[in-house]
Amino acid sequence: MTLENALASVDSDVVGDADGGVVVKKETTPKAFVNAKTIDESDFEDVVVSEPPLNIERLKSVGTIARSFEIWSFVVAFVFRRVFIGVKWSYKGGYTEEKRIARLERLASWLRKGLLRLGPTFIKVGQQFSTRVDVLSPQFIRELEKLQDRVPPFPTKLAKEILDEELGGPVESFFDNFEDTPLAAASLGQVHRAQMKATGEQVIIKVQRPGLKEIFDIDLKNLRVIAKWLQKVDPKNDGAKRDWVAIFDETARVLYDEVDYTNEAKNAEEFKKQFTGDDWIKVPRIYWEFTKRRTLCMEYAPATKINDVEAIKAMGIDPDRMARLAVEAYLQQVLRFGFFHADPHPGNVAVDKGDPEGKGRLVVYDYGMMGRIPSQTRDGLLDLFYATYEGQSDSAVKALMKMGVLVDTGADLTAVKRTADFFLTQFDARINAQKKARETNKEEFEAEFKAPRTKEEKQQVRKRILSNIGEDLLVVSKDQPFRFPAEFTFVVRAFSVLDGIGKTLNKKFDISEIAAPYARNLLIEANPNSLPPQVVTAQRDWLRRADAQTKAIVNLFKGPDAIYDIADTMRRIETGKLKIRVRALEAERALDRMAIMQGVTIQALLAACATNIGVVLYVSSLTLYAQCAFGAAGLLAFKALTGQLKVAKLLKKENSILGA
Ligand SMILES: Nc1ncnc2c1ncn2[C@@H]1O[C@H](COP(=O)(O)OP(=O)(O)OP(=O)(O)O)[C@@H](O)[C@H]1O
Repeated sequence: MTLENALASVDSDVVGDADGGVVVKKETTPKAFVNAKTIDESDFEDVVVSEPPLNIERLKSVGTIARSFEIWSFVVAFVFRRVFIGVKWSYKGGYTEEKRIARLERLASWLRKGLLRLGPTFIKVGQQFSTRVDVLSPQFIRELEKLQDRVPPFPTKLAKEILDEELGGPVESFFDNFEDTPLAAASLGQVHRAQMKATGEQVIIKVQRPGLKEIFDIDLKNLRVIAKWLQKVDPKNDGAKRDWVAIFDETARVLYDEVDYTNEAKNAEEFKKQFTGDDWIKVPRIYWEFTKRRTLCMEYAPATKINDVEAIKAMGIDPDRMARLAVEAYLQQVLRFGFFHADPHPGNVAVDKGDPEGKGRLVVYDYGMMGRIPSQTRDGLLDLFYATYEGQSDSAVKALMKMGVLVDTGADLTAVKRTADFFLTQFDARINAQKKARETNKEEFEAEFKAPRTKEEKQQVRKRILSNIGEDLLVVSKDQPFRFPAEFTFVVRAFSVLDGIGKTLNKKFDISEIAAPYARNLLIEANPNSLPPQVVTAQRDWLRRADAQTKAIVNLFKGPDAIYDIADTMRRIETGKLKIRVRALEAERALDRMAIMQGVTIQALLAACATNIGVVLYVSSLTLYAQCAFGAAGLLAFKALTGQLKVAKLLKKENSILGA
């Protein structure tokens, strides 16, 4: 396969199966799988699928080198296309922002199709990256979120062979009625239904695709090299924001965890334990005697997918209640236990009537990908919820530090606090507007703070933000005190998925309405000495209503304290214990630009010298040395040019922010 062929095949909608056996069909959203039925061809009608997904047989036939070539040619093509997006002259009829976004969207869709074609490792990596809002732009996130890995099953004969090997005997000696047609098939494995011989209980058996670990080994070796390379070349990599090697390590860890089903079984049991006594959530039981590295045996728990509103209503279950339960279950996982399902998409959350009252309960599947939040981070998250609720920017900043989101890099925290203050005020105003809109049924309040949709609305919002805190944003973006812990990416994604599920079940569903009181209750539970929120709220409302007279009285009592504070500050200045640092932001930025320009000047000078030397060597017939000198001159000139562009970019950014 030539490089051109390799690249061309990745880009097309329909690809022949000449050497890879890849068939890509027209894409739309896959149909929801309902547990009661088994999968058939029609389930894949509209889905982009890679058929057969890469298995060890195919890998053996393609060979490790060819596989590495396949991966690298895809990566090079991607990088090339990505770089071209920023090249303005490459746009037919002139560059516009719309055209750039459209090109970005096309590239994102191309990337998703390519990942599907490259098989399980890349599908899973893509799925993980779909949560990395800190790394990828929204266009890529949206495309990668669509990475459903509903792919055709592999032959049941192979599944049975794997089971025989893992269980140490033929399947028939352990199970009756082993169903040849799987209930579901995904990129890592497929699910069969059977009956346990010993007890007659119905179970599901998940069998891993053959050769998965071997494929991971080869693919991840390549991905590690790619990560190291990205670490060097990514211009935005500042060692904290995009640590590609750390991202790779985390991705590889999750993948290897998933490839051992005993981990999934352990996760399921831990998850079940944290909901002990709750009859509104069901976690299927694990049968350890049939659970090994490549097989997982679980109690069969049929249920209806949570996004199938009609079926849920037909069962006599209130869909709104189920949406609330789903959010509540998630909040408990994140805020109380710190151990949560990292992939709560509608395929993994279902509903049945197995609860004592028959009002409906949640059934959760697939414990392959779980997240953990350390208790310190969890406390910080609770504090943040509370600070947001109370509109206190100081506490919000402290909470962010506790969570490890705000790192002490010696950065100017005043700018961070002012930024937090601005957003909290906006948030408060928005919540109030929404509340009024709900109470009065008037759209006008909502219109005032509704999420911007059109380009003009977005520009207006941008202008409002920049005119208020433009300078602070510049400081924050320069100091870069924020870090986005990997575990949060899953939490953010999960909440957005849950919000989507909720809105499918009830159009007026509002996740924040459920989350706020719940988080408050958890806070009191975690910190029993804190005041009950009703008291705090009443106190706050009282203060807000307090008239001038009351305030004057309060100030009278506060007065002596304030005078003491001023005197203390004066004393510390006099004794030299207090230093005042003044930041001249304009000057700081100018210095930054000058530092770059100095580099540019030196590089340009060296480039000129190298060119001179090259010319002298050339006329002296020392061609090889001359070529080296010209090469060095070219390189230096290129560096000088990029430095110059960087300065221009910096200036443009400042002007766009400060001029707003
Ligand atoms: N205990 C169970 N009882 C009934 N059906 C189940 C059970 N476990 C899984 N299923 C069905 O099989 C489907 C796939 O299961 P699961 O998500 O665990 O597989 P997977 O291979 O890990 O998928 P993915 O790669 O998408 O995570 C579920 O959506 C559900 O319909």
